[in-house]
Amino acid sequence: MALASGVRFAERALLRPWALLRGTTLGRTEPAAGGGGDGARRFGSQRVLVEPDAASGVAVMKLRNPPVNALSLELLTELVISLEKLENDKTFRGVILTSDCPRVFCAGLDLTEICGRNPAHCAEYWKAMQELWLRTYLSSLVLVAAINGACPAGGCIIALSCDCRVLADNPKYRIGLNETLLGIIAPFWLKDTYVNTIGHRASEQALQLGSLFPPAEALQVGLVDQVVPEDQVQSTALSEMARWLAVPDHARQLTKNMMRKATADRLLRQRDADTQNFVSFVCRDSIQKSLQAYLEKLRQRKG
Ligand SMILES: CCCCC/C=C\C/C=C\CC/C=C/CC(=O)SCCNC(=O)CCNC(=O)[C@H](O)C(C)(C)COP(=O)(O)OP(=O)(O)OC[C@H]1O[C@@H](n2cnc3c(N)ncnc32)[C@H](O)[C@@H]1OP(=O)(O)O
Repeated sequence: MALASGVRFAERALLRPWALLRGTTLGRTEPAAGGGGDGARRFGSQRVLVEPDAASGVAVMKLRNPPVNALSLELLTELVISLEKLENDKTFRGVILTSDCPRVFCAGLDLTEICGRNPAHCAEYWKAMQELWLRTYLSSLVLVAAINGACPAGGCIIALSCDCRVLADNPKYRIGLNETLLGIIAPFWLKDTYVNTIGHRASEQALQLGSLFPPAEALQVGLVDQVVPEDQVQSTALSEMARWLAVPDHARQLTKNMMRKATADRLLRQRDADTQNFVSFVCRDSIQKSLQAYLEKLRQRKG
């Protein structure tokens, strides 16, 4: 079996997500609009819509957790399960990840999951976030992010965990890690993912400043691979997918593993400590106050 043993090892080491599943409707299958045969049937869950195309081996996975695709515990869990389902189905070689919510790809962590919550809940939530990152970062599938909206913080991390990023050319669709502006700190594995993508100096600046890059700057710094008019995001993502799928799977997968394993292993080795750090950090009174104030500001800011 050519698939990297490291990938299998990492996959075995990951949490089983089923225990996290609460109140979801995974596994539902329904005909896609206008679709007929098996290849056109879609499945998914309440917050993740999967449109599989068996003929091409590519599925489009849409986040639909309105209004802003905040990464609630349920959304994280459903994303992990949907990805696992596609990985286990050998029909599929690639996934295009995009948003079903207008103007927002993903608003990052759902701040209501860590504001005013007890430490046990924050720990459960953070483990689910780690799980999604590990799954996407090490996925054997080709993942292309079709970024059709704003993409801050955790949204940016999901995009950076993909193999390729196509961003819609709209100045409102900014991408980056803005944690410092909320008074919080990106954990080391978010930082590592950033550094692996745009290099050390650019990360050092962008992380400290909490920079959110508009499309042209995101392209220039290397956060995204293409910037295209909004109505061409999906078609460009499909073209990119074809380019990546032209490479034999085993060679591409082994190379991906070679490039990413050390970064993922760093978290796998200290997952519990990372969770404890997160919980003790976000449960501090001062951090809770900052998060509360930020959420309040978001709620008051309209338009
Ligand atoms: C020393 C020890 C170190 C230890 C370190 C250990 C661990 C590290 C600790 C912490 C790391 C944490 C990592 C965090 C990563 C993150 O993802 S933090 C989240 C950051 N996200 C943001 O800042 C995005 C905020 N949102 C926006 O900027 C905008 O909403 C938008 C995405 C650009 C969309 O704008 P739009 O105008 O369309 O929508 P609104 O702003 O009107 O929002 C609508 C609605 O949604 C609510 N909302 C928005 N974002 C979030 C969110 N992230 N979570 C929850 N809710 C959100 C907003 O409040 C509105 O609500 P309503 O008024 O009730 O309708």
